[in-house]
Amino acid sequence: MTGRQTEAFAPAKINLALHVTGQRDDGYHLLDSLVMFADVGDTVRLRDAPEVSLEITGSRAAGVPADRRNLCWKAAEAFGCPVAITLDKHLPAAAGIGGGSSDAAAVLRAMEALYGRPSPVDPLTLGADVPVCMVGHAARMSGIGDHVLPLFMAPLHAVLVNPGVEVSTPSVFKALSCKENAPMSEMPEGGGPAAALVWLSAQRNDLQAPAIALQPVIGDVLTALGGQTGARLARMSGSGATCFALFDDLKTAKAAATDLQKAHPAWWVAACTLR
Ligand SMILES: C[C@](O)(CO)[C@H](O)COP(=O)(O)OP(=O)(O)OC[C@H]1O[C@@H](n2ccc(N)nc2=O)[C@H](O)[C@@H]1O
Ligand SMILES: Nc1ncnc2c1ncn2[C@@H]1O[C@H](COP(=O)(O)OP(=O)(O)OP(=O)(O)O)[C@@H](O)[C@H]1O
Repeated sequence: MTGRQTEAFAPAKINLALHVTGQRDDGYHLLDSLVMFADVGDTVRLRDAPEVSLEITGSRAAGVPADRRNLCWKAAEAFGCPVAITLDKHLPAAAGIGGGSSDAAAVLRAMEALYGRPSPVDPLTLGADVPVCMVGHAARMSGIGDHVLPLFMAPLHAVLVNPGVEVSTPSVFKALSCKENAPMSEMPEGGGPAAALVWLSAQRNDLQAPAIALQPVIGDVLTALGGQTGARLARMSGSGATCFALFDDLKTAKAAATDLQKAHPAWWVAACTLR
């Protein structure tokens, strides 16, 4: 053991729009999604060790598997070097914000830094959200998650809310009645946040209705978010249950987050900036 160590941030992944455009023969769905990343997330710390190990700390550690089932562990094994991992978990799990996927991408990035060589891992083998999480900033994701086009986008301010119900991604895809929907419309070039908001309002998350059918509390979250002063758009991320609302500035987002947390002490609420 040489004692080398490093850490990486694993930001929450937010699907600002998520269109399901088809289904492959193997059951995987074709997607067209605008993804951005928040400045709230988990942190992974890695150090050289004789074998892979994982310790989970943090406010959301409870219930997250600390063994081979964890995507951090899978990422380290796939990279092929033994490391001791500490995952400082702050994002709710099974929440549509890519917790495990972003953690896995952070482990791969940290291992690249630790060993000074590019990751040999095809991120898609760890999950459909891992390729976009390797980019870690605004991107358009298509295919089943394997095509990722990095974008330059102005930062957006948001409040994230999770009502504390876990949602299984396969069950939401299964509950989706129409699998062939229109892709996103052409994105504006330039125009900043104002143009992005107008465009986003005309897009959708096709998984939102089936997720609400499975967990009606998601509808309550969207109503609460949409009713906040200054909320420009409220929508669900990924397969849920986390929803977001967009605001013109961080101050207004923070005020909304304070209000929501007071009204719903059991909900996970975070004001953030998306990039
Ligand atoms: C819903 C999204 O979060 C949107 O970003 C992702 O598409 C899901 O990404 P993920 O959780 O990393 O997904 P995976 O762990 O690869 O797959 C979980 C399950 O979701 C379904 N799945 C996932 C991705 C995809 N393009 N089509 C699917 O049908 C499949 O049933 C799969 O067995
Ligand atoms: N590092 C991890 N953090 C959280 N959950 C993990 C992790 N590794 C494996 N898991 C398992 O994966 C399941 C899904 O959790 P995750 O937070 O990745 O949510 P998700 O909703 O599938 O994310 P996505 O937005 O990619 O669909 C959890 O229930 C948990 O058992």
